[in-house]
Amino acid sequence: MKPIDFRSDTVTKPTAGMRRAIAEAEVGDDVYGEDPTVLRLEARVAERLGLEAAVFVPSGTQANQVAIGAHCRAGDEVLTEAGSHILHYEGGAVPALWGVQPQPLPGERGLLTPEDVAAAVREDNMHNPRTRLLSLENTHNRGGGSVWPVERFRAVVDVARKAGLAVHLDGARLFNAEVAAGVPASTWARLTDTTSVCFSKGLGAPVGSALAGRADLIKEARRLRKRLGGGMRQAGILAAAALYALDHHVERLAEDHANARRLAAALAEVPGVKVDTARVETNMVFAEFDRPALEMVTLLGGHGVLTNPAGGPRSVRLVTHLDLSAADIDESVARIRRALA
Ligand SMILES: Cc1ncc(COP(=O)(O)O)c(CN[C@H](C(=O)O)[C@H](C)O)c1O
Repeated sequence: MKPIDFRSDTVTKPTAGMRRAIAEAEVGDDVYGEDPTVLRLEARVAERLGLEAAVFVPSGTQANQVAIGAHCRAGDEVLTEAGSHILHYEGGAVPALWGVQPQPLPGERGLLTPEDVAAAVREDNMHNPRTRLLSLENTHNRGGGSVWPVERFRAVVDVARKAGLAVHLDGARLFNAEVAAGVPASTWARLTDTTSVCFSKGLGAPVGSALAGRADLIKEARRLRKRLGGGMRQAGILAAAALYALDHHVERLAEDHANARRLAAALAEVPGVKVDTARVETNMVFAEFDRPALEMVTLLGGHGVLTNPAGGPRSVRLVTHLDLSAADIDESVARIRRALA
């Protein structure tokens, strides 16, 4: 039985069209700034996000980390929502790489309030770490793929600016937010100092992310990328896939969102499964079971449905993506019914 893979939208494989773009890519040595396809992608991302410059990086983790390294010095503090990716899934990189203290803030589905941000900013006193950066995430992974309402995002950024903080946006799934909210990704990005985007998730590229932002910050981020061994050579073969994804795979994210709603509605009818269908905003479904999450992941895996724990004790995450069809959704629900029978 061919497994149906909901573990993440990172599992997608390049389409035939994307493979042709990869094969035909014009390349050069990107460390020397001579790869024309990488240069084209970086210019395209900066323009698409309404920011001055961009740098192509191997992963979303590296995009976040070189941003934090560019913004902060050792002893600084970065404010971030308590379920953020930079806290839970980047190998402790924030303190390990930069000597920066992450300060988790309480959020609701990953979203913060201006009041909570204002209350977390430290006074300038030598006993205190220096609060330097606010790091946001849109869509928010542990928040269930939630989308930041633009006005709330603006209000939170305004408070950070008034407190003299820099603002980074982890936009790994920013194009999902764009399609779900019906506003351009630049609506959020242009309010920030740096914004990352991933091509290797819902957009279906095999590798790669980009960090966009103020030119001075991107220059520093490029240096830090090199320090981390992220300087790439003929990376145009990867950048070509990312450009193809920007041209052909953004609008279709609406299909992934529709498939997530289809999955949530069907799962809500399965005895023993609880799903808050109203909270499915993009390509993620969080299903609650009456057994521990890891036990459920194993059980469902044995029935050909691959998932991941979502963070809560009984919560399992199912992510829809380019390589899953509506028929796969229906078949997966039938398999889950059998697994729970
Ligand atoms: C919001 C956000 N920011 C950054 C990243 C890191 O991207 P990569 O380093 O995996 O390219 C991810 C990947 N998320 C992955 C997933 O969701 O399956 C895992 C958890 O790392 C992410 O969800």
